[in-house]
Parts: sequence; C-alpha cells; structure tokens
Amino acid sequence: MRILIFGKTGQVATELQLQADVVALGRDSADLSDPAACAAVIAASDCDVVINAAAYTAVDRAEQEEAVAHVINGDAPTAMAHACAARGTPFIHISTDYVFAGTGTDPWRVSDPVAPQNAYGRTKLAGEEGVRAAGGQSAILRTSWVFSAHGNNFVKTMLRLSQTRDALSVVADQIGGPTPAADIAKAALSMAQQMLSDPNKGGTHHFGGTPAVSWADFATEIFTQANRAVTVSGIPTADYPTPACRPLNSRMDGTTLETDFNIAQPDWKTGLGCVLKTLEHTI
Ligand SMILES: NC(=O)C1=CN([C@@H]2O[C@H](COP(=O)(O)OP(=O)(O)OC[C@H]3O[C@@H](n4cnc5c(N)ncnc54)[C@H](OP(=O)(O)O)[C@@H]3O)[C@@H](O)[C@H]2O)C=CC1
Ligand SMILES: Cc1cn([C@H]2C[C@H](O)[C@@H](COP(=O)(O)OP(=O)(O)O[C@H]3O[C@@H](C)C(=O)[C@@H](O)[C@H]3O)O2)c(=O)[nH]c1=O
Ligand SMILES: [Mg+2]
Repeated sequence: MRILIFGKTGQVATELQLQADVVALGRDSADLSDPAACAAVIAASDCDVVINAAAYTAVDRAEQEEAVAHVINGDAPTAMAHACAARGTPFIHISTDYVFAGTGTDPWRVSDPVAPQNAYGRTKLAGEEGVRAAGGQSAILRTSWVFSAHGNNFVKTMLRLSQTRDALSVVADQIGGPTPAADIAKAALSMAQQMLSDPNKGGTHHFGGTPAVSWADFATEIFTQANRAVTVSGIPTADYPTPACRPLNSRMDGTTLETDFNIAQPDWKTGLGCVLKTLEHTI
C-alpha cells in the first residue's frame, strides 16, 4: 500500500512515519495555504491512499486568523478530497471534537448536530463538509486532546511547567478523551487498509481516549506517572480566560468505528506511559 501523507512534523504525521513506510509531505513540498497545489500533488502521485494529517491547530491564534485557518483546514482538505475522488483514491481526513457545541454530558455520536464554538472548530467543520461533498471514498476521523512525545501538546506543556512550579491551576469543568497520536496513526493505517480492500468503507467516525477526564484530572495523571511533585487545583473555565471558547463536553462515542472498522477506542493512560518513557526526562 503506497501511502501519501500531508504533514511531516506534526504529532500524527510523525507517528504515521514511525509506524509505516509512507511518503510524508512537509510544508516545503505541499503548502496547505495553496489548496490547488495540494490537489496537483495528489494528481501527480502514484499513491494508493491519502491521509491528511496537517492542519492549522493553534486554537487561540485562529480567532485572529480565521481566514488563513479556513484555507488550511477547510479549502485544502476539500481540494485533496476532490483530487482523490477524481482518481478513485481513498482519502482519510482527521477532524476534531471542537466541531461540537460542548453542551450536555453524553458522549457525542456521529449523528449528533455540530455547532462549533470557536474559529478553529468552524474551519475544521468546513473541511469535513467539503470532504463529504467531494463524493469519493473518504473517511473523517474526529479525535480529541491529542498528545505524543512530538510537537506541542498538553503533556509536554505540563512537564515544562513542572520544572518551575510546584502548584498549578487547571480547568476541571472541560471533560474529554486524551488521545495518543500513536493510536490515531494506528487507527488511520488500519482504516486505509480496510478502505482499499472494500470500496464501501468510509464515513465519519469518532476516536477519543478512554476514560473521559477533565484537563485537571489529565494533569494529575501526568504528574503521577512522571513522578513530579506538583499540586493540581481544579478551577472553572471562567477562571482561565482564553481568546477561544472551548467546549465543556468533549466526550466522544466511538461506536461506529468499532462496528464498521473493528477499531476500539484507545486507553490513554497506557499511551501516556509510552510517551513519558519516550521523553525520558528530556523535559
Ligand atoms: N492537536 C490536537 O489536540 C488535536 C488535533 N486534531 C486534528 O488532528 C490532526 C493532526 O493534528 P496534530 O498532529 O496534533 O497537529 P500538529 O499541530 O502537531 O501539527 C500540524 C501539522 O500541520 C502542518 N501544517 C500546518 N499548516 C500547514 C501548511 N500551511 N502547509 C503544510 N503543512 C501545514 C504542520 O507543519 P509545520 O510544522 O510546518 O507547521 C504540522 O506538521 C489535525 O487535523 C488536527 O486538526 C484533532 C483533535 C485534537
Ligand atoms: C497550560 C494550562 C492550560 N489550561 C487549560 C486551557 C484549556 O482549557 C486546556 C487545554 O489547553 P490546550 O491549550 O492544550 O488546549 P487546546 O489547544 O485547545 O487543545 C485542543 O487542540 C485542538 C487542536 C483540538 O482539536 C482539541 O481536541 C484540543 O486538543 O487546559 C489550564 O487550565 N491551566 C494551564 O496551566
Ligand atoms: Mg493546543
């Protein structure tokens, strides 16, 4: 299976390169702010499947740069999906829990209505809609709270803060599933294989780590496993003001991924252990 990946340095893109023999395109060879160029790369490629692991992921900065984020998260995946449809190539795109409003406490099902609360979520939703409308064989994998040993993420932020702080205030009323990037890569590769052998496979699915926790609970588990003496105080969202509004409920229901692809939701505490081992006191 010849796999073409958009993204090279990101968390999921890095894990894809560690797990499979892929061609990974960095910004230098495919800039998502030029959607037509991304489509042209696909048209000229001999790949069997395309995975888009690149995105504008700076949630707060997107509030100021929504137009730029819209091209990268909305127009580029749409152009990729059209290019894939034109040559009959399965396309896998990664999306986010932030397409949901965050109301209630039930895990979000694939069939639930979307209502993004911030610019990043709106641009990611535009990408989903473009990919679905392109009409080819495609899958959208919505995930949440991604962490890994690479790039920027909450685990690395907490470890960095623990070098200078022995107490931290962390939001305790936003609940979601931390998801290891390694498990997302593994799921995407399995989906790619299955989509290649069955043209009827695809659709929108959820993949979020279990059990769901608050960011404060997540921080506490990070410090426990990393053996760092940091006291975590849970605070309400109102006490941690940020430019972008974040959903309170990011729980994801992974039933359809299990049914259609036989892929179970990942256990994030195990994945956290692997990441901390890889980081080995580098932070
Ligand atoms: N991070 C998270 O918590 C979550 C992420 N997701 C989704 O998962 C997917 C993977 O995210 P993740 O691995 O965390 O991403 P990262 O933030 O780790 O990396 C983003 C990647 O996108 C690339 N990129 C950004 N802008 C462009 C551009 N204009 N042209 C080419 N490449 C670009 C970056 O390249 P460069 O290094 O050159 O900037 C980088 O490789 C994304 O679709 C994201 O929306 C979903 C839920 C949660
Ligand atoms: C550093 C810090 C953060 N927080 C809060 C802010 C926020 O609510 C939460 C997580 O902060 P982050 O900046 O890591 O969150 P954020 O970048 O919004 O994470 C999101 O990224 C995008 C790409 C997604 O798709 C989402 O699934 C989600 O993972 O923790 C604290 O309460 N205390 C702290 O000291
Ligand atoms: Mg972030």
